[in-house]
Amino acid sequence: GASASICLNALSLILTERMQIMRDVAAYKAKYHLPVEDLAREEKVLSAARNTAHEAGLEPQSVEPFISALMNAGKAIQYRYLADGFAQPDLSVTDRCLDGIRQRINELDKHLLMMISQRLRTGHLSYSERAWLAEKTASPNLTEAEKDNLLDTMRFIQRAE
Ligand SMILES: C=C(O[C@@H]1C=C(C(=O)O)C=C[C@H]1O)C(=O)O
Repeated sequence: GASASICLNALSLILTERMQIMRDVAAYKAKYHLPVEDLAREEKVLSAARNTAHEAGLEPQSVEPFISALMNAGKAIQYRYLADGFAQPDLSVTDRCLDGIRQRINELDKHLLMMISQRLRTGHLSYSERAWLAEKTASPNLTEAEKDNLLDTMRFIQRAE
């Protein structure tokens, strides 16, 4: 129905923004000589996701593979930016501080899980919806394999009974 496709569209926009914002994260880390991987931050992202899942009526454990996939893709995207020296003129360079970027990531993750919960009220994602999401969701430096992994783990998410 209409509301399902609105959710799906929002989902793809939020996913796309989360992947695209990795350019800003990578630029910040390059400037201040910080490592891409920050395990303390990843722990916070995971625990915030479990809390949001609980509030949104999702099975908290079922969101973990999806959140891990998001972070693995996020790190891979950053490594590629660092490796190519930000050569692609795909987005304007921003000079946001990491705290501000991470606040936006927190919001995106919350909205993602709320949209997924909303969408799952009317049943599981169909194969054609998955294909639609794969086609719509795009970011520089995101590989097809990473996108597949994101969508596969998204389909693993379950509503709480
Ligand atoms: C995005 C960041 O880089 C990495 C990816 C993360 C993510 O996708 O949420 C979290 C921590 C880092 O390992 C970050 O440091 O905030």
